[in-house]
Amino acid sequence: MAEPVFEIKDISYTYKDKLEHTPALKNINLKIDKGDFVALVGPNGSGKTTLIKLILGVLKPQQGEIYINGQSSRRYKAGQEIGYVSQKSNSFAKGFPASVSEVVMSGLTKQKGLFKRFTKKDRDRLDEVLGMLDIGHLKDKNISSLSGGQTQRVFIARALVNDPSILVLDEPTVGIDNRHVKEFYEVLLKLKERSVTILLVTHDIGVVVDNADEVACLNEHLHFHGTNHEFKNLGEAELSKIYGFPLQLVSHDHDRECCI
Ligand SMILES: Nc1ncnc2c1ncn2[C@@H]1O[C@H](COP(=O)(O)OP(=O)(O)OP(=O)(O)O)[C@@H](O)[C@H]1O
Repeated sequence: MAEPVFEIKDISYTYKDKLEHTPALKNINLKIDKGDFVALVGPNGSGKTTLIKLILGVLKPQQGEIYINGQSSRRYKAGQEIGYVSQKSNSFAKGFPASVSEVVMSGLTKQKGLFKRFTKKDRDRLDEVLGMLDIGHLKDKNISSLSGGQTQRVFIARALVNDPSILVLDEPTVGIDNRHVKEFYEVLLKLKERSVTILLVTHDIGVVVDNADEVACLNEHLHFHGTNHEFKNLGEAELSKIYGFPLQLVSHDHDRECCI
């Protein structure tokens, strides 16, 4: 039987300051089960990051509830079970005085506490995730000396190091070259085989269709949630309505890819 990991119930959120109110999400309902690989897509400013922040407890729902493994996000402490890669990992790393190993191992502190020594098992796990992301050769380099794509892979390794059962990824492959993007999706598919639940925010619709099981399309409202096959079969008119501007579908290798 399906085990719900995320239950998003009637969530609305508006950013409010003295001068203006910016509605970001309206009446969102979405359920993600254990082991699902769900891609969250939508145009810029459509509320994807806001939804991720609500799920992670960074923002509190103004209306509705989010349950994570049955517990309200208002009280949920993410702990080690959620690995998270933010959109801004790259900018955080600029000038940060730490080695690649130190940054990746910092992903273990939630599990071990700040002052515990790392064990051989931890160091073996470090080598394993560095290998998975093809950055073993960068282990002792300073994070600030890496390229944008290399830095992003370091933060993905950090999210994976404590073997999370849930992965939340906000545009993790921005700045990564095609070969490493392909390898990254291979890593995700291996994690999915181990029943890791994956929620991925991306603009890369072609890659999503090939890799995710389900696609959720957001533009303030949840306009669509279905399998990747159902998503592929959406017509141009429907996709253009979701995105708010014309989308053209182009054929590639007998399959359809979405090109904006
Ligand atoms: N801190 C904030 N204060 C005020 N408005 C905000 C804030 N963060 C986001 N917004 C607004 O909320 C809406 C949704 O933004 P959000 O970042 O969730 O979109 P997104 O789908 O993740 O966009 P992108 O694809 O560009 O990353 C936008 O209109 C944005 O301008």
